[in-house]
Amino acid sequence: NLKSVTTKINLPPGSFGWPFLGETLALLRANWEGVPERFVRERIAKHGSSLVFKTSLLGDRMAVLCGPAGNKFLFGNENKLVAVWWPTPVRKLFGRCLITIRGDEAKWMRKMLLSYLGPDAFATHYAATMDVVTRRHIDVHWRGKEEVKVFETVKLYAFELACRLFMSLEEPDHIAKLGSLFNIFLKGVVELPIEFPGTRFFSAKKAAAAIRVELMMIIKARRVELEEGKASASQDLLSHLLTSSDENGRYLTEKDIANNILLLLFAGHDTSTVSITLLIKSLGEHPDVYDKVLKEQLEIRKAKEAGELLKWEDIQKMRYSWNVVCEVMRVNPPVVGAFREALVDIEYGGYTIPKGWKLYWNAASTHKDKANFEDVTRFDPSRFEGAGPTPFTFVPFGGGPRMCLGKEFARLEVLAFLHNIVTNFKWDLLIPDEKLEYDPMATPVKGLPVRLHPHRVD
Ligand code: HEM
Repeated sequence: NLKSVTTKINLPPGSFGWPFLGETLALLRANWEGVPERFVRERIAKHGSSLVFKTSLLGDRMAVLCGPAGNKFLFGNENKLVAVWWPTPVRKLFGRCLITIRGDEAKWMRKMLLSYLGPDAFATHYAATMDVVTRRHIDVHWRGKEEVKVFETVKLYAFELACRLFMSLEEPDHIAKLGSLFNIFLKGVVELPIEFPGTRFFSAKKAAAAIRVELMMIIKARRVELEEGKASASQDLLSHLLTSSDENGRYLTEKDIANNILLLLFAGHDTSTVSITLLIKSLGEHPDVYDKVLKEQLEIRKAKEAGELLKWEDIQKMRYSWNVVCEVMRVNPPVVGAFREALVDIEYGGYTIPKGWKLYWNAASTHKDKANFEDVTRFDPSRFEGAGPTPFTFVPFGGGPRMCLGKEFARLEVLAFLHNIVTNFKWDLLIPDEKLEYDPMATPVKGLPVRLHPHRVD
């Protein structure tokens, strides 16, 4: 007499799709075709729940929480019901750093990093450095050129800028060497973690090891320079982390610093490359918006001495320009979404999400839902005026305790670039309506070639 006890769990509606692959291909296909919101939208329509559905992605059972309510729930329950989670290749490649640890230790590490990158610290000190690097980049890579491929050029800029602000690297060969290792590394982050010679993941792991060796050498040399008074404690992120402790006198270890710099270089350079590239695309498509941005930037420029660098106060004045950037990120969020793990059985929307399941929130579907934005397909920066969108409908940087750590860095970087590019050039898009694909981030398929028309404004 076998007694079987079956407890019926009321799982969210939805389908696990194929064995192992689950519905991964449907998600990837929507991204490749440039409509990342389609995956969520189709399943909401099919399963009849606009709050949550189940699926299986990347080999894991997953609940997708939809819309502002889902975003609010996930952002508000970090370390209580859910915790940040990244797919296996990410965890394997990064080692111990902010995104692979949780709880109090993660809170501590985030605080240490925010003492450099946080809104109070960063913008007030580093606007001028951003401006210097941006001007140099434009002089070398844009001025005197008739045509530029925006994506690859801006990618150089974002990497150079991060290398300068994190580690004071300036030497082009050194940056290029690190950059080429980094490109191999990036290709393995969104792959299956198969450790076999020849796979992208295998090469990425080797590249990560080589980058770590390089970073450790830079860190050790810097420690000596600091001791000998040849480097300053505030010159960049690296000096800051080596010389700052918490209130109990605890410092990040050298290995922690190396892993977190690797993370920041990763998290911070493709995201801003994509944002700037799409901004240039949108301004090319909307000359009226370009004119208004130029007007705002010229007012800022004219209030300054010739050659004077941007300051924090100037960045604060770029109100309309920032609304334009926000609208660009609304229409094409650079990060489509991110994951969490259920720490306990979760009751949500009348369903149970079992402990251990992964959860997914998705910016693209929230940003493109007509329930959240009036005239949702229209490019309209004015929707960010006044009180702006309702809470949790506009989430390009996520939210809650895991909100993007580099938001301030990104804001400054994009605006410093915008200031310098519009005050020097107008441009035409050489491929009108160039298609975007998400792999995993929005990229124009031909790299956004533009024709430049320089203008003098001072
Ligand atoms: C426009 C550019 C950017 C966008 C749209 C963006 C977006 C995001 C999003 C959506 C998340 C949250 C993921 C989650 O919910 O788990 C995130 C996390 C993060 N971002 Fe950004 N990001 C940008 C630029 C940057 C930059 C420039 C840096 C570094 C300087 C950076 C560093 C990070 C880090 C370290 C995290 C992880 C935070 C944590 O787990 O505590 N990001 N970013």
